[in-house]
Amino acid sequence: MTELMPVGVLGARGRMGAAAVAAIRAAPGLELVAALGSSDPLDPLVSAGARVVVDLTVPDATYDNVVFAVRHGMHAVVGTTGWTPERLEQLSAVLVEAPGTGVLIAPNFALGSVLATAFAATAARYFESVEIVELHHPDKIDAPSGTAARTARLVAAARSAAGVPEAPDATRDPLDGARGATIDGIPVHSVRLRGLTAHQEVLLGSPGELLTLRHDSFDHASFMPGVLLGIRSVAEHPGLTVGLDGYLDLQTGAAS
Ligand SMILES: NC(=O)C1=CN([C@@H]2O[C@H](COP(=O)(O)OP(=O)(O)OC[C@H]3O[C@@H](n4cnc5c(N)ncnc54)[C@H](OP(=O)(O)O)[C@@H]3O)[C@@H](O)[C@H]2O)C=CC1
Ligand SMILES: O=C(O)C1=N[C@H](C(=O)O)C[C@H](O)C1
Repeated sequence: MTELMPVGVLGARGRMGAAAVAAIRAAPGLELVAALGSSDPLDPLVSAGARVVVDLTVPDATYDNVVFAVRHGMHAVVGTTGWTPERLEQLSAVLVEAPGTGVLIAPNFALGSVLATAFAATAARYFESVEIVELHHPDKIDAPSGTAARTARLVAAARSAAGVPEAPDATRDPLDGARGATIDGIPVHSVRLRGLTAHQEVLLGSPGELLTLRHDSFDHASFMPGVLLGIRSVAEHPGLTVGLDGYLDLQTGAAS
């Protein structure tokens, strides 16, 4: 008989956590052994023998949760936002002490979003201007979204590597916030609106043309195939992987 993969979920009563719990319960080969909330200690992950921990909590808690998992020999699949470059560096140092353990930090588990971000990074060098608009439900506590932050960083890195000059902007003395937040020089605008789930547009402009790369998640179901792929693949990817694209061959669409 094939052994089931024991999985624990943190943030199990949240929007993403509840969807992940249901998806794991329904997934062949996986067994949900712990489903914990904000007031629970983390020890049940260890006593239940979780091999993979899925973190879907809040930016303030996720680092400590992941370090707990890594120090107890568990792999981690993380959808929670708030991972700054400094935090990622700290986590990499922790992982050096745990060779063989894998952590996936996935700002977005939806395949369409992963592709849209990759397309944006490819297109970024060819346009004079790039701005990002992310739109979410109003219960989201962080802004800008983790997806927008990662998209901005990848777009900025691609433009810098290609020697693209700064985008033109003649604005003088804007009202605070009018031009959005700036991540690595890329303006990011956040909309919070009842009725929305998770949406992003990358606007790329050059004289006489506009390329819009838009992705919409209408339902948390959009994230579940990526969560399950992460759980099934994380043990084969020791160390830190940022972005689900690290587990995908985007040329052929195959999982690596
Ligand atoms: N990567 C992706 O594809 C996606 C990522 N996200 C991200 O996932 C995270 C969760 O989103 P969402 O489910 O909408 O949020 P919710 O607010 O619905 O859920 C968050 C959960 O985190 C738990 N929590 C709160 N504080 C703590 C704490 N200090 N320690 C441990 N757990 C805590 C809460 O548990 P309790 O209910 O027990 O108090 C709550 O259920 C966010 O960062 C969001 O941006 C969201 C969607 C997709
Ligand atoms: O909070 C959400 O809902 C989402 N959070 C992630 C993010 O901040 O990028 C992923 C997705 O946008 C939904």
